[in-house]
Amino acid sequence: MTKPRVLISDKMDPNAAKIFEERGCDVDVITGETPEQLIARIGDYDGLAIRSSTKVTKAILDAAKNLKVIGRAGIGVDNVDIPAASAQGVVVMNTPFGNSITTAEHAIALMFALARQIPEANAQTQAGKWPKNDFMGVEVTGKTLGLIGAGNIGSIVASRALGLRMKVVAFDPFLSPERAVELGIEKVELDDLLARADFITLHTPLTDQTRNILSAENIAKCKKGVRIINCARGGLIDEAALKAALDSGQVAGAALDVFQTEPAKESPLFGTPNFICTPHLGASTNEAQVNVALQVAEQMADYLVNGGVTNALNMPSLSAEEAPKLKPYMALAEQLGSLVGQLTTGSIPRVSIHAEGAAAELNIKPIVAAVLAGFLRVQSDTVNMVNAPFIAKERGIEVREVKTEKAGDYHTLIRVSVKTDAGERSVAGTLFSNAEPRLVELFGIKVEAELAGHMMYIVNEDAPGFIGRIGTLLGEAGINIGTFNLGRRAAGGEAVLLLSVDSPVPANVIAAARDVPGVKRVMALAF
Ligand SMILES: NC(=O)c1ccc[n+]([C@@H]2O[C@H](COP(=O)([O-])OP(=O)(O)OC[C@H]3O[C@@H](n4cnc5c(N)ncnc54)[C@H](O)[C@@H]3O)[C@@H](O)[C@H]2O)c1
Ligand SMILES: O=C(O)[C@H](O)COP(=O)(O)O
Repeated sequence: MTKPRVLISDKMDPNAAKIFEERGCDVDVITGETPEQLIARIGDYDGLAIRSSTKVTKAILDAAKNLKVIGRAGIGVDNVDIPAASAQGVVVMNTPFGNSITTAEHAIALMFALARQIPEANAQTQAGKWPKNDFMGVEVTGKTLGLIGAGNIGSIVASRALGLRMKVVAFDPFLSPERAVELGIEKVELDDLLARADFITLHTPLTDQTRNILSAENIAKCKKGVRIINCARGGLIDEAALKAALDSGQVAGAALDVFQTEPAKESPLFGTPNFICTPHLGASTNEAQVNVALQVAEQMADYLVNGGVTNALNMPSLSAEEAPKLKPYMALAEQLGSLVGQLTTGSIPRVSIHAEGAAAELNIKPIVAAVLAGFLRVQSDTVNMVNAPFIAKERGIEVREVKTEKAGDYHTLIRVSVKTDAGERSVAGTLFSNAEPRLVELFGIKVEAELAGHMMYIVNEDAPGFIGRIGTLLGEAGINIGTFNLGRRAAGGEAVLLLSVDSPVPANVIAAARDVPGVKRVMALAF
């Protein structure tokens, strides 16, 4: 049997290559290539091991005719086109915990560097200036640290900050009150955090909800003299607004490990007093790099040699016999979970998954995991079908499974219900021709819709002329409608509209749709 071939295309600890060889793979380490060089080479490989430098675009995937798995030695997979990989049947794996401690330590290091202006004091001392009177710092003891994002890394930062006798407040809509108590931190709303924090540190993925979470407007709401640290993702802070706030003194100091555009070889922030930065070094310790290199090589080799799946972001863990039957259910379950996740906010204490009719005869565990992965992925890009049930448990989400063998209106049905502050909300879907997922009920309203690509969700009062107005609005914005699905409680009552569109709906179009008479709620959805 020919051995699987793996390409390591980013700088990685040598243990990765060693593990691949020990586990029966041939491995090449070729780093720093251009996209064109990678496109020319990738067709020869079954596995691609990367960090954040290699951008795995659709063009690279199109050329990757033999590729079966991409392994990210690290956490963020925003450099991989996951929908394109999934469409091609390429499994994408990451190592969600291997560099968390190291990154949390980097955030704490940057906090101290800011508090005592260590980089500038070092530079001036070594330049022979002995500037003893120019660097008055601040203590961190007794100060308030505002965490935006309290997941794996945020929680570790919190524990270290508490050890430093700081008070920690956290904004994370998906943090359960119980988990906050367990961490010894106070869960707060974003405005409260901005008003109270002496230091703010960011630890969320970059999503539509977190992009520019520190915007000009939000920076203006901060305590004057706040110090800001970002070791998560560039794009969470509006860099132009940060520059202006550093210049005005609204922000006393900022430390960035990550930038909107990387590599960041130039930036208006460079040279600004009280601004310090590192070149995306959050994960760069010997310990973290050994962890992620060993883990990624073990996971990828296991998949290539034995078919085992661990920490995959786009695939459930399944046995070879169950897989074909369960596959369409997994897709349906993930879509329903994602829909509920996108349409509900706040902490969710309970998610119930109900399998009815033919679905009740199947192994419900992978279906439940797929629902949870879809639901939680809205909050974090490190969630997959393997770790979703554990993350749900850690977040204090009770997961209920119910089976009803007798079929109702549909021969097979999956229903996902979540308990929210506003009560129980549920969506349901079936499989057409035993293979094609369809949403058939949305918060008590009967619909019939495919959940795919970019969509727009509108709740409105059922009234003549409404659909025409929405169609005109999208048409004038140059947005092409693919499918149009309607449902209503009763004539003249509450109605829902689910549109699939050929391109993402920009925020200004969403805002304009909210102003259409009769509209109660509008959201852009993505599947
Ligand atoms: N600088 C580096 O080298 C480096 C290293 C590792 C990870 N990272 C990045 O750090 C980030 C955090 O990683 P992690 O492992 O802690 O991820 P995680 O998934 O464990 O935690 C992310 C947290 O963000 C929260 N969140 C999601 N949406 C939010 C929102 N709108 N507002 C507030 N909170 C929200 C989630 O509920 C979750 O608790 C990721 O972006 C990751 O890519 C950077
Ligand atoms: O998401 C991650 O794991 C970090 O951003 C680390 O990225 P790196 O592997 O390129 O250092």
